[in-house]
Amino acid sequence: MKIAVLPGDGIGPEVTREAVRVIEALGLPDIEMKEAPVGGAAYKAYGHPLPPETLEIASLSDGILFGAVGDPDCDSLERHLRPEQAILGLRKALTLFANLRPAKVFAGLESHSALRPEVAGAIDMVIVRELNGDVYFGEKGFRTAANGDREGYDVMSYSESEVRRIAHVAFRTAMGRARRLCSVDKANVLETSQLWRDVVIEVAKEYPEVALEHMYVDNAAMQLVRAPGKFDVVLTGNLFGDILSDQASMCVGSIGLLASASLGERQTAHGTFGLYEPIHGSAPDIAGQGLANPMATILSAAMLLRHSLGLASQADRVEAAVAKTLADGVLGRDLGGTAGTTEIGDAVLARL
Ligand SMILES: NC(=O)c1ccc[n+]([C@@H]2O[C@H](COP(=O)([O-])OP(=O)(O)OC[C@H]3O[C@@H](n4cnc5c(N)ncnc54)[C@H](O)[C@@H]3O)[C@@H](O)[C@H]2O)c1
Ligand SMILES: CC(C)[C@H](C(=O)O)[C@@H](O)C(=O)O
Ligand SMILES: [Mg+2]
Repeated sequence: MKIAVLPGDGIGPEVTREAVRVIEALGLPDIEMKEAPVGGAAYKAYGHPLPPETLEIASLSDGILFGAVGDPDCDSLERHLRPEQAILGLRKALTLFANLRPAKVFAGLESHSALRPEVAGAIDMVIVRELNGDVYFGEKGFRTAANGDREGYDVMSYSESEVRRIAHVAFRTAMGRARRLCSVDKANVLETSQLWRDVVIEVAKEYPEVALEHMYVDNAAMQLVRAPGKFDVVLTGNLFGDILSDQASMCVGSIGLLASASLGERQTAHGTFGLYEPIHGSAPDIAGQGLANPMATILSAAMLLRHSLGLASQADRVEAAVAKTLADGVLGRDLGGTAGTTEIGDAVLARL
């Protein structure tokens, strides 16, 4: 079983190292991990954020463990050379259109949420974010208006097949949970969202046991803080999902806790091919200081074991060790504690 390890930039390598140590400590036979450069690190070494060799290693693997990309040194490069294009390019090239971002409060961490403990304690949701379309991948550019004004533009669109395939993922996810699905859009203003809503309603007919509701994204942002416990599965587009998942992370307690799986339809001998990464970025403000919380990446590795390698009991083992570590009060600075990146990794290893 092959895992491609793409650490990336900033805290990416620091948090990925801990997740790799956890996978190694499981002592599984037949696991082969291969590291490849990506992001600003790859640009600086090879002139491209996603070198062809890296894409090949990624596509020949059963699952990809991804750290984070993003480097302030690269922020003025042409867009196609920026580090972020590596993750966007991987998602698109490998047709990883379904991004699952679970958000659940860990026992004992209720009081570490940005919300009141009794509000936070009820959080147990999965955000299903579409990853291959929306304003992210539409035509974009700069132009000059008739009056000489500079304009920037990014075209937002979704096709019905794109909405249909992500809607099926969300309904199936809901079927495996509490059977409640909230589709988040901005259909009161955007035609892209109207089509989104129409198609979700069509797909819903195939899942009569799932209770479907629709919510405008501005209201969803508010409800996520007011009563996050009411959400089970949240289905949304690429841009809204990006924003709402960062918000959900602080409802749970820290962005350093939220993992993700990006899946497509390709099956390998072991499971569904996918890419696994924390939802956070390269955090240049704390990079290189041993302060990053590696839990989100360790939990992403657990998702890789479950979805791509068919090793559900090993995934459970890692998740239980993370939960025990947090319950024992081993917390990074992001959660008001003092534990560093390696110390948190050591604590998880000790509880496997
Ligand atoms: N998938 C990705 O690779 C990804 C995701 C988001 C942002 N980015 C990139 O990362 C760079 C920085 O972006 P940003 O600052 O907006 O977002 P960020 O997620 O990197 O950081 C936001 C804040 O959260 C903190 N933080 C993030 N992860 C943490 C962790 N594991 N432990 C403790 N604290 C953590 C950071 O210190 C920072 O204060 C940008 O270049 C951005 O494009 C990449
Ligand atoms: C780095 C960026 C392209 C990325 C996104 O917007 O999808 C990130 O914010 C994420 O959440 O994975
Ligand atoms: Mg994001």
